[in-house]
Amino acid sequence: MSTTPLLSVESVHAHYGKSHVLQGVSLQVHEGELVTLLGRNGAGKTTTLKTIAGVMAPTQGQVRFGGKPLQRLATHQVAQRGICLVPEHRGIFKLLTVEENLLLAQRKKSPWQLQDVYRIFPRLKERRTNGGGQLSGGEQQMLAIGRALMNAPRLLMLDEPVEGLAPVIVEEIVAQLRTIKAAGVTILLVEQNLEVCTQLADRHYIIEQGLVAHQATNAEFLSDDAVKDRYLGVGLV
Ligand SMILES: Nc1ncnc2c1ncn2[C@@H]1O[C@H](COP(=O)(O)OP(=O)(O)OP(=O)(O)O)[C@@H](O)[C@H]1O
Repeated sequence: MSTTPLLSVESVHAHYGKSHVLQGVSLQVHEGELVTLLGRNGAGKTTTLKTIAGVMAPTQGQVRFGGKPLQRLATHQVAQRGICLVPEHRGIFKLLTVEENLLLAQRKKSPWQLQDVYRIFPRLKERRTNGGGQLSGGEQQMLAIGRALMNAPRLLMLDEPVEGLAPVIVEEIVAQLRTIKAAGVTILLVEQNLEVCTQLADRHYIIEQGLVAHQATNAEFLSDDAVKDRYLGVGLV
């Protein structure tokens, strides 16, 4: 693991109007890691991802990527540096086919070509001529992740990728994320499904009221029921 983190969020504050939502979030993600942001509804997880992606500007603090500040970069410039956010609403083009959706996201120098994405997501290959709007929720999520890969991410950020999906599809997506991680993509994951998080993650940050309240390795987190009860209101996973 290199000493300079790939991503470093440093005392970041963010506001929606007068509402002070992030109150000094700090976290680091190293190359090759899968790190989760956990926390109750409204804690500030999505806002943290949006601030990293340049969708929202921090009102204080800064985000560094590969050691360089991202401040004042537009969303597309942040994406060009290799940060890809797959938002909760997935943002796929419903009137385009699966293949058109993927090709539209293709960066020339991406190590991820169509066939690589189809290898990880065979369902997308089967459905390649179907419109984005004809896909099931799980297939749409796979397409959203596949599109992000075509964009050559150094950091892939996923906002609740398995929310509302059937358990069998959740298992499929967990296996696919494991493959993507094994291919060397660094992942920052926001997810309420703790079983999914603990199957995949190296480390966890727990966000509470716009601040990191706790951080733990996956092994520490799994053995700490008090933390799960206190910050997440759940028992054993
Ligand atoms: N567009 C917005 N305008 C105003 N307030 C917002 C907006 N989006 C989020 N908020 C508020 O900011 C706070 C943090 O929201 P955020 O979406 O980051 O939380 P979260 O931890 O991702 O929770 P959830 O799982 O519910 O999405 C919440 O109080 C939320 O109501």
